[in-house]
Amino acid sequence: MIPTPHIEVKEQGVIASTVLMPGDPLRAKFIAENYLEDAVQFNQVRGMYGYTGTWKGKRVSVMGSGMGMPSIGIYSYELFAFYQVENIIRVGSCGAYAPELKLYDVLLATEAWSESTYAKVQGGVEGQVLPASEALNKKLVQAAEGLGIPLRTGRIHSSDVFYRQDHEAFKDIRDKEGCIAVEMESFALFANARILGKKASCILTVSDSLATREATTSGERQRSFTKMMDVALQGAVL
Ligand SMILES: O=P(O)(O)O[C@H]1O[C@H](CO)[C@@H](O)[C@H]1O
Ligand SMILES: O=c1cc[nH]c(=O)[nH]1
Repeated sequence: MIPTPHIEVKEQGVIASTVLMPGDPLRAKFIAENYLEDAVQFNQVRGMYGYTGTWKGKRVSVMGSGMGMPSIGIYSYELFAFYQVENIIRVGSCGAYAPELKLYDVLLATEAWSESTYAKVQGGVEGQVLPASEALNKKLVQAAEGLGIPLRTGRIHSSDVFYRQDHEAFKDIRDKEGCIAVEMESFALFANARILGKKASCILTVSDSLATREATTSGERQRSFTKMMDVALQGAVL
């Protein structure tokens, strides 16, 4: 069933088997323009830019997911189910829950905890914790080691809410659920991967800290998370 409602590609093979997915479509454009060789844009429906190019001679795609689980739920489902994509590596920003995490630290999610009903509604998957792909994570760890980029690992919180009225609620999620940071997509991405027999991982850069209240700017979030991109691209071609 291609093209799909949200991706305008009409032929198989245009999208590579591994796709990097930032939430921000302009971060996808940045990666395509600054990292990939011979990048060709394949999607602009709803401004959700997608590109395929090469990295170290191997084909890789990069496409925005939008913000939140419903949005990445749609795009990752279409990529996995209809475009023969095998691996999605989310490259996102996150808010630190653990006080020892600093701005620009790079994290690899081992699993995502969420209050979301996405996995249950989508495919009857019970439980509040879903794992990242172990195989893909191994490659990302190997890539980070090869590049000398320190990688923190741990459970992350996939939240439906960016602006919680209770600013201190994160402490309970950190202390009771063991989440070191918060973002808004991985639980749905991992659910789709599990339901469809595909692989998904998530690398994050700390853009702000709920613990220390430090924050980066929107421009920095779009352009400066280069260590994460190096690790994801290198992991994608191992
Ligand atoms: O920087 P991205 O990948 O969008 O990730 C994080 O940033 C957005 C919130 O600002 C949410 O999508 C959250 O998951
Ligand atoms: O979801 C997110 C992403 C970055 N920072 C946050 O506080 N929340």
